[in-house]
Amino acid sequence: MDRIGLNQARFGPGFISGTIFTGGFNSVTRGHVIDCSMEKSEEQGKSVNECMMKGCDEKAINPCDCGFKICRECYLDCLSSKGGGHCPGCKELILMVIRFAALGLFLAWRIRHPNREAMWLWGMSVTCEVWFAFSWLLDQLPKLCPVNRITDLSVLKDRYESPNLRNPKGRSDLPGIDVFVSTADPEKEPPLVTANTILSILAVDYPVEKLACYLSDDGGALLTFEALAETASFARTWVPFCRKHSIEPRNPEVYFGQKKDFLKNKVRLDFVRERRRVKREYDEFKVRINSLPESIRRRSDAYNAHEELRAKKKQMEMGGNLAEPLKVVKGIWMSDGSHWPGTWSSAEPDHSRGDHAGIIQAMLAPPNSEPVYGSEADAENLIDSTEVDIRLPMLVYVSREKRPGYDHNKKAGAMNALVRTSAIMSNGPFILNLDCDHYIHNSLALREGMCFMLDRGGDRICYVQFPQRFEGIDPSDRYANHNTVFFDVSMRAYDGLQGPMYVGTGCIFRRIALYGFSPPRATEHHGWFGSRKFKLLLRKKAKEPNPEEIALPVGGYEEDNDDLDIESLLLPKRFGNSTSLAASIPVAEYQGRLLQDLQGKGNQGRPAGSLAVPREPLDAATVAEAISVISCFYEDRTEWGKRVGWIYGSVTEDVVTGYRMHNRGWRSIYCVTKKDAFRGTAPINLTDRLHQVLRWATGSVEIFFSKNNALFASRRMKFLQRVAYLNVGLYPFTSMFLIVYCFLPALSLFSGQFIVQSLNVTFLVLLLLVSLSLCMLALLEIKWSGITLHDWWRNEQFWLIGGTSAHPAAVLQGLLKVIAGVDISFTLTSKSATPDDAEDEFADLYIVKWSFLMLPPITIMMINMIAIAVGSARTLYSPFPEWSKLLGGVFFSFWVLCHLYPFAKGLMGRSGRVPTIVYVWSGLLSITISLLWINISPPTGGHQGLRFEFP
Ligand SMILES: O=c1ccn([C@@H]2O[C@H](COP(=O)(O)OP(=O)(O)O[C@H]3O[C@H](CO)[C@@H](O)[C@H](O)[C@H]3O)[C@@H](O)[C@H]2O)c(=O)[nH]1
Ligand SMILES: [Mn+2]
Repeated sequence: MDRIGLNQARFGPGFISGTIFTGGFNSVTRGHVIDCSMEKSEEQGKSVNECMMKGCDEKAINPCDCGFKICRECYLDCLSSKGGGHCPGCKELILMVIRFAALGLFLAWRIRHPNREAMWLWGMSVTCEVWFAFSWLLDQLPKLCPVNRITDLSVLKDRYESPNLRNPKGRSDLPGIDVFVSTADPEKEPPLVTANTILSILAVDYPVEKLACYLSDDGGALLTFEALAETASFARTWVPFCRKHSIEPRNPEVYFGQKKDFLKNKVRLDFVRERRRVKREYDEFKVRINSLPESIRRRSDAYNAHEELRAKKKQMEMGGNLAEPLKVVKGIWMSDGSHWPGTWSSAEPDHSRGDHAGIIQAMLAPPNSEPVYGSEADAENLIDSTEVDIRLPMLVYVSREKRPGYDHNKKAGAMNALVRTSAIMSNGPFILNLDCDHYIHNSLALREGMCFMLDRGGDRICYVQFPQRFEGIDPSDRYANHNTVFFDVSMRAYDGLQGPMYVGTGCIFRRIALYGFSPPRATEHHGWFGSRKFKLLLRKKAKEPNPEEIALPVGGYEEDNDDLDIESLLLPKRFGNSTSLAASIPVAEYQGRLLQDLQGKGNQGRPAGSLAVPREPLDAATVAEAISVISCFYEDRTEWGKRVGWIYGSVTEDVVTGYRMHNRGWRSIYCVTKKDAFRGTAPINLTDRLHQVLRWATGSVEIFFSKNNALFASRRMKFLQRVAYLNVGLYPFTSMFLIVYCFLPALSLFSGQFIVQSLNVTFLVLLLLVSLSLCMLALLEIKWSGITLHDWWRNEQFWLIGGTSAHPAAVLQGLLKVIAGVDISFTLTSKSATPDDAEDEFADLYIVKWSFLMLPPITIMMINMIAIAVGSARTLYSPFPEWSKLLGGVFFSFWVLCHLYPFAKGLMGRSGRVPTIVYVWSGLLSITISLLWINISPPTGGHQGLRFEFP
């Protein structure tokens, strides 16, 4: 039980036997066990840490990446030829083979039996099928060993927050975490949403003095700035209230909007009274936020009028011509009567979106290290906080400098600016990144993440990614916004390899991983040349110990051997040696401490990199330095975004950033908690959703093309992890084949042909086999991931909708970028605040905005509908009707149409119900067109029939 509440429970064989994700030894729980997988290992009479091989009672060391518990000796035995050449924990692979065989047989049959009557149809369909099989293979391969993890927060508490010899007072010894929130536009990202996110962070359950929250405002907007100031002030009420009454979630908008009984489990008598007061205070806070735009406008108007008057007066005094128009800039004014340094609505030079100074304001100063208790309720204090620690974490507003002619690299640039600023202001060894609309839903989320980071071997984890979960999605989830197949199937599968992708939000990073360091012991390469088998071979040959094992300092971080100048990243060179940094300590000393920390020395047994340089009171000099590193000039001269921090040059900086870390040999962790750790919003109307998918798909294409992130240049990435990324990269290309395939049933109906010459038994049996195995596989995925059939079906549907609209557009965009260098614009995904209309929570769902992306799916839909009509008419009129061919065609057309159903619904917008006249018209049109078709190209059978009758 020496592990920090970590538990790697593989899906046990008890779920469904004889399938891809089960079978074999699966209960490789490492350490503290909670779920049923533990019982399984107990049943087998093995203790948790014993080797799982029969007759062996050695201590298990998990030498294989699959996590199977086996001792070193047995493992090496298994790897040798007499042991079968592979680890017994990885044996699901055999099952996979059966499935491939079925698919292979089917394809082989299809290829060997061309439809000679319609070679074109056969050729097209077989090409598509081969590609689908390939992409299916790429999709399945990484799913060999999905992982589910469980943490035990009590162990974390025991280890880091209980009194012991080294820590007699039991003060929290948890490492510092800097939380980064990004916002870019107060119009599209309502300040109230951001404010609620910030409140959920300030109230999170983590040692206050170890926490710092940074808001990056790429809009440089006074509105955001003032909203944050209001938030800081409301936090003085909200945070103690949350702490005192264990409020969940700690986002006031969500908390007060909950429909469930808020008295459940509440025992304190003052709760009801205090809740009422805080609710009232929150309502007032909301109104204040809502009134901010107007108050800023009025204030600015007043100041501007005043300025104008003064200028007029001056003009008169100087004896100027009064008729001459005066040039007075219309500025934006702060409440203290000074100009706002950020952007103005008049967009003057030095005050526009792409042209303004850097701004930093610590809205809440760093707290004391000792708890501070509040006082009884009075006029100022809404709640009695005598027993509550009322300190608040540091809160900082940051708007990085922007100047024309500099690429600001969107979100990635903003995040890197925060990495540098925070290094100077708080330097937390861990960083949590959240989008402005993703709040902390589970106040223990940070602790969950720390369980992994501080666990044994945790020093090789670059980030812990939590799933994206959403609120405000329509109940039927029409456009698969929940994306459960990705977040509950794929991501867990990747966790069984080298780790999940970074998806942009809800992710805790290790700071030094962002700095471009490689993980400790990184020289253990993956792949064949890094495999134990190969090393063993080498050792046998050389008859000497493996030099790698001796040379590697355990616990130290190796600087990436690219020509990376790590000092220039940590500190701007021009500060020289005299300036103080981070903690009013000399730079040399700071660097010394940091390096010691990185090498795992001098931090009292804690994992390397977990220690922050102690934070001292924030002074003006520190903030001034923090400002200098968010200058775009500074950005321009350093290597940020090329190899460290958030990577630039992609619309999905997140995937690329995670990719680079995996590439260096880091591992990432996927942490799905019972109670969602974070929650956010997603666009629920068709157009916005398609555009969001377009962005993701474009990112995928970029991954595939960009030579900077070349997929096969990876040095330390595992093979299957590479396959996983490759799969993401190839995904949009599959759409090309998908579009063709969606037209095939229509073409087949029009021409009266089918993809096979005749529906013979072999074909049907093989088809049945393939579809059955696909269904089984889908059901299995559903079973082990816990998603519903509905989720899965929605995902299928949206896969086709996105695959025929956004994905091909992304391929085009990607090609344009690669070939012609046309840059891709990053459009902010729109976020709706609380619904305006309480009656109609999902009003957004019915907004229809025309987009070119909709053209292909509409065409596919129309053509298939017409084709069904034409095909039916042709068969009906034919003297030798080929019913089986019609049935085949209609079935596949119908399959396509079913997938497009949500799309069709989305196009209809609000009305939802289609007027009957539409049916009448489409019926009429279809019949006319089919009749026309039959007249133009009469069915061959019909011709012959006619000739026979009238010779
Ligand atoms: O110039 C910019 C543009 C965006 N953002 C922020 O980036 C975040 C994500 O943007 P959004 O438009 O909401 O993107 P989504 O499509 O919702 O985002 C998903 O996909 C993106 C690209 O893969 C990731 O960056 C996001 O974190 C992830 O949630 C928001 O907080 C923005 O404020 C900036 O800070 N500066
Ligand atoms: Mn978003």
